[in-house]
Amino acid sequence: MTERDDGKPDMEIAGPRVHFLSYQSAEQWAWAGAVTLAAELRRALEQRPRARLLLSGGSTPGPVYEALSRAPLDWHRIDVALVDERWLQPDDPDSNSHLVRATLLHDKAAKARFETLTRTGRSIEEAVATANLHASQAPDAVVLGMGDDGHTASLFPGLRGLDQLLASPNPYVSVDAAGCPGAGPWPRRISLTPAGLAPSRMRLLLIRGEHKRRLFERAMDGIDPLELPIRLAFTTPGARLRVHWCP
Ligand SMILES: O=C(O)[C@H](O)[C@@H](O)[C@H](O)[C@H](O)COP(=O)(O)O
Repeated sequence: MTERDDGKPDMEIAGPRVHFLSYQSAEQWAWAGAVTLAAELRRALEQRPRARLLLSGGSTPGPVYEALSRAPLDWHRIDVALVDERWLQPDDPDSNSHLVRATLLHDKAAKARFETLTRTGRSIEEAVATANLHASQAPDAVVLGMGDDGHTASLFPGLRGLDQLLASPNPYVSVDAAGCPGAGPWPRRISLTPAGLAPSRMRLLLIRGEHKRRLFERAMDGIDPLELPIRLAFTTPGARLRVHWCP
């Protein structure tokens, strides 16, 4: 990471559940996201032997992960894991683990330990059980995304059994999102739940574009995560949600 600008937002609104920060350019947005995560990880490493970072996939967060890969941190003491994953092989170019490998796990961050959610020869039930074991260590930071339909992690509006998944005591669940357009061609997934998000010391939502800004504002006008699952990011008890937005 090199010093390019001060990473200051051009506008911010700090409420009790959400701290919304708006950046003018994609470059400032990426830089600010990386600085925020690096600061949280540094703080965690000062207090504990290892730090834990959970990451989302999708098309949005790559530039933040690229910037973070250059952060001077004790990466060999950092565990990187996923918020959610499509039921694909971990090296599939459409998997979230492929995105994390390609954008974060090089440069300084190459020394991090990476836990994929899928592994060749493992059933989805075994994969979820392993994820739930690893989740006994509370995350220091969770990076969330939001789809155009208001989903977060792999919890989609209209998902069959969504109410039970939202109430699950387990940090990870398997998901069958057949019939949910937001899941694209990957209906089988593993997802973090509110129970998995709650213990995180920090939550960061990365979004871009006018549509997502308006959608997030609409989400903040209500509290029902069945209608817009992104609401779980600020209705789940625990850390205040930090949102970084740019056009
Ligand atoms: O596997 C996934 O699909 C992601 O982890 C997902 O939860 C993502 O964060 C949102 O879909 C936003 O995706 P975009 O950034 O592409 O809109």
